[in-house]
Amino acid sequence: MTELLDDPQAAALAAAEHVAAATGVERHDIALVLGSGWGGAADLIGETVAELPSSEVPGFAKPAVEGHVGTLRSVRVRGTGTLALVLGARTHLYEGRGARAVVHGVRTAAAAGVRTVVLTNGCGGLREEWPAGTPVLISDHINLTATSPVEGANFVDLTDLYSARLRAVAREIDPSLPEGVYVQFRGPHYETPAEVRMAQRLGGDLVGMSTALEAIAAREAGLEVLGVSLVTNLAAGISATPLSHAEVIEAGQAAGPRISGLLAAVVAE
Ligand SMILES: Nc1nc2[nH]c(I)nc2c(=O)[nH]1
Repeated sequence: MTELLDDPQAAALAAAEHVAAATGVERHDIALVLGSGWGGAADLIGETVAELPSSEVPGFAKPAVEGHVGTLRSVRVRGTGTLALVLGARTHLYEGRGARAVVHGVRTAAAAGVRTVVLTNGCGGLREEWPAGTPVLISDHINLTATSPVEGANFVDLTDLYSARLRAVAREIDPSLPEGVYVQFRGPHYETPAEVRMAQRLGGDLVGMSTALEAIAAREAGLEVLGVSLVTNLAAGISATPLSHAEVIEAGQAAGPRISGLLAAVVAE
């Protein structure tokens, strides 16, 4: 059986056409990929024009967990005429559907006309001075997945992948924002303390299981990229007293207004 994603560009076009028809929005200006802890942002950035279950959109996965229906939202950004496509359904590499599925959302957004994508995630922190709840601008990434969404002899340049211009815009909004290097592991298991020490020695500041491959696909599509992580826990071995799950959840929720306000301001720029 031919899988829609056997032709990634055709799949992105089909998905974008479905989104345009279902939302009534012919062309979107910016895309937001919401990672864990960022869910409330879509409500804060403006008025939802339309919302559709991602499982209805060509190429998007059926909900991985029963009841966790991912959605795509078209949002008119408060104070501007900007139309944001908010992707609330992310496929992770550890789901085994391959890199094409992981970056389908970004490719759909590019086919829908966006010029900018904001990639957000929840991640592990490698610095004691960045406790759970700290938002961090991604300055660069280290891709430890041993894979790429780019196929064929397409030698995509990745210098300034995480736009210095957009990071400056974010820092105007919140000057206290730190910056860091994000290391993508395949997952779904967390790192061992030895792997965390390796990531530190490699120059990493954050560890996660998303974002890097999406950023590469966004650059391949010619989009400008801003990446923002929310430290949700200190990575294995960093803190002698690991946070309880309840503390991690609480810290992530406490950061909600700050990070959602940041996103709202960035997309309104
Ligand atoms: N790889 C990795 N991904 C994560 N996502 C979250 I939330 N916390 C972590 C973490 O500690 N390591």
